[in-house]
Amino acid sequence: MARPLIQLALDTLDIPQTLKLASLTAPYIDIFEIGTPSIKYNGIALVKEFKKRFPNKLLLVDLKTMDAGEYEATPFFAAGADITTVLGVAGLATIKGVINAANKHNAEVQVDLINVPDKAACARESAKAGAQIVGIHTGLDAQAAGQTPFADLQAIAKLGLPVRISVAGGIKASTAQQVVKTGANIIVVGAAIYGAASPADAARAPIYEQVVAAAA
Ligand SMILES: O=C([C@H](O)CO)[C@H](O)[C@H](O)COP(=O)(O)O
Repeated sequence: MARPLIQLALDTLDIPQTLKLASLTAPYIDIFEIGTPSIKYNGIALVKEFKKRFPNKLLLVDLKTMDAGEYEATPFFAAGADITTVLGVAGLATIKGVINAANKHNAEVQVDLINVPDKAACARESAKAGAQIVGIHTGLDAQAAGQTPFADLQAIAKLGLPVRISVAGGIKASTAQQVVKTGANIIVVGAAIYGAASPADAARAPIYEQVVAAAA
């Protein structure tokens, strides 16, 4: 099995702290994600800074686009984003707009299934429209209410769609192997790394090593 990619969700607002976290964890991370709170707070300059400092890493900008897909996503792809996210609940016109923007920049689109009522239908339509990734995502507020992404991951993985599957929502060391075995291609980890006493140790031993072991 090809090793799934590990994505670090950087949801902190402070730029020096965000860049420090990225540097500390870089050896164990494939995709840096500029999280939604951070991109709203810090803007496109941070995309340019990441591309300059980490030219060999993939960069996902978690725009969670809800409307004006092509118009909103275009400058972020132009600034160096390899992937941006669009909400599944935004509907197909917006999703297709972001796909158009990505295609013009040789980049990729992740459709985030957060709060989508019929996730299988949305995943199918997104794949058909040309999205490369669908995101199974239990957001921070839903996590606080006790929800997890595992059942949704299992249901979408079973569909066998021609898209990569990303999973996010409180993934940690004890669940990393489970999500890999269920079929996730991209494992997103935020708080379990950036909230750890040693983010580098948390990224390496519990996450990276678990993902490598599960994929072996
Ligand atoms: O996308 C996210 C959330 O909506 C806030 O932007 C998080 O980055 C994602 O849930 C991963 O973070 P953890 O759940 O803390 O692992």
